Amino acid sequence: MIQAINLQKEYNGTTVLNLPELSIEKGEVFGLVGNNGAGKTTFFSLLLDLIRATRGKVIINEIPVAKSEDWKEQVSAYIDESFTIGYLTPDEYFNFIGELRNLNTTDVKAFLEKFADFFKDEIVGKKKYIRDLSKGNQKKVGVVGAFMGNPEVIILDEPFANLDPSSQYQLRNMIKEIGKQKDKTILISSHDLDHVADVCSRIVILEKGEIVRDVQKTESTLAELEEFFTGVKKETSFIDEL
Ligand SMILES: Nc1ncnc2c1ncn2[C@@H]1O[C@H](COP(=O)(O)OP(=O)(O)OP(=O)(O)O)[C@@H](O)[C@H]1O
Repeated sequence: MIQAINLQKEYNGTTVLNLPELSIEKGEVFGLVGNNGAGKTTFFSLLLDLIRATRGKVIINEIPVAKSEDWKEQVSAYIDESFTIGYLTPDEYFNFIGELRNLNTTDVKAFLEKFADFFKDEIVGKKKYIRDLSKGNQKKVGVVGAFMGNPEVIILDEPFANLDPSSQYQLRNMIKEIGKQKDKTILISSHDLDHVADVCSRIVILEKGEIVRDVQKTESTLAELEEFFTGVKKETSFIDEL
């Protein structure tokens, strides 16, 4: 379980995240949606101890993240801003992550073979540095790296951004597949309600650092969220009337 308790982050005296109490249970596929600057990356960065909270704390499986490193074995993440392993090729990167996750090179190879369609022959076995790949391919490397070694908690910041539609579709299916395992917890941030609605069991909307909606996914909650985001109430469509 992941808990944020009275978690606040300020920059220059301005509060950008304020979560009095948030718990994410094991088995949840948790979608975090919000406009630019809402605080999504800040929240994930606090969870991963990449930045320090102004107040409050994060606890992952009973371990306070700012006080111990033991939670790191259970958690894997892709965060755009901190994905700076530019001077490695994808193969070097995957082997590096494999070592951290106690996989040997044969395990890593077998794992990567499962992603052949997703990589479309553009990533594995190539001599290009990650920094020289297209944005979408960089994202694929980062996201697949986060899946390596069967972590219990997977945190993905904007995993769908920059991917082409077929890759988005494939990634949705991968997340759904992993999300079926009851011992996994997956956290995803996105601007795109469609992706989040497709893969997540719970959806939270963040606005100016505060939670303004927190719902389990059902047909009616999806309509409500769509209305919240677009400001448009879903009427019977022209097509429905034909
Ligand atoms: N290092 C920093 N210094 C000052 N302000 C910051 C810093 N990092 C983030 N912020 C501010 O915190 C707020 C939340 O930013 P954050 O990146 O978490 O939003 P986000 O929801 O991930 O946005 P986006 O969808 O645009 O990626 C924004 O107002 C941002 O300007």
